[in-house]
Amino acid sequence: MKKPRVLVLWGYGINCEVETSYAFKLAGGDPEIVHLSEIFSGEKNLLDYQIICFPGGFLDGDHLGSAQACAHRFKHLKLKDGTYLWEKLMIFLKKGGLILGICNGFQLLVKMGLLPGGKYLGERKVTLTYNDSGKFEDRWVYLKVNPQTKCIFLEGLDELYLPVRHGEGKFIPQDEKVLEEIKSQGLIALQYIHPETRKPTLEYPYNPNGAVEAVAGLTDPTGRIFGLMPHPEAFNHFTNHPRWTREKNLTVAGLEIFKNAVNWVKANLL
Ligand SMILES: NC(=O)CC[C@H](N)C(=O)O
Repeated sequence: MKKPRVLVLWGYGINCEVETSYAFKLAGGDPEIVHLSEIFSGEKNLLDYQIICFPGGFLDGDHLGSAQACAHRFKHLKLKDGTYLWEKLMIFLKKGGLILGICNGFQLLVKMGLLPGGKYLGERKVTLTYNDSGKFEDRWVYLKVNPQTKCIFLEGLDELYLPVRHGEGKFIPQDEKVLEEIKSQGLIALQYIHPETRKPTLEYPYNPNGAVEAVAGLTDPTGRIFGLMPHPEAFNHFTNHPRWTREKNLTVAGLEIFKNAVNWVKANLL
C-alpha cells in the first residue's frame, strides 16, 4: 500500500524535525526532512507531497517576532521558474493536501495568513505573541478538542495532555469581529482547560500564555490546515508522559494526531 508523502521542513532554526518525522513514520507515513533552502531554490517541490509539516523551533532566532521573517519568504519569494512560492502553496491546497504547523510552525501559519484561512486566506487576522508571564513556558497542559471542529487531525479525539515550550504562544485576534467569526465557524480547534473543571481556562499556568478564549490550536474552514502551540510529536511513546510509571493504560495522545492525518490521506488522496 502506498504511504502518504510528508514534507517535514527544517533549517534556519527549526529544531523539532527529527522527532516530528519519527512521529509521522510511526503513524504510517513516508516523511522526508527537507531543508527550507531546497524549497526556496526550487530543488524540492511542495507539490510532490500530500502533507506539509512546519515543525517547532526558533526560525531566524525569533527575530522580528517568532516566524515573522520566514512568513515573508513564503509570501513573497519568487522561484527560479518564475512562479511564487505562495502560488505553489495555493495549488497544494487546491489539490487537497494537509498542512500541520506545530508551535513555531503554528506561528508561521498565522503570520503568513494560512490560518484562520477561508475568506481571510493570506491575511493576518490573528497572532501569537509574548506569553503573559513574560517568560518561556515549558510544561505539560490539559487540552480539549472542540466537538464541533472539522479539523481532520483531531477526528475522534476529546481531551489531550501534551507539552508546551514557547515564549510567544498567546493567541490574540485582530478584533471582536474576527474572534466571533472564528468562533462561529468552529475554527477554534483546541483549548487549554483546567484539570479539575475540564473547562477552557484563562488561569495560569493551565493556560500557559494568557491566550484569548484559551485558544491552543486553530483550523481553517476546510479542516485541512491545523496549527497548535503544544507539541504532539513529543508524546510519541507512553514513556514520554511525565507520570508513565504511575499511570496505567496511557493513550499516546500525540501520535493520534499524526495517525489521523496519514489515514485521511490514505483514504482520500492515494
Ligand atoms: N518550541 C517552539 O517551537 C518555540 C517557538 C518560538 N520560538 C517561541 O518561543 O515562541
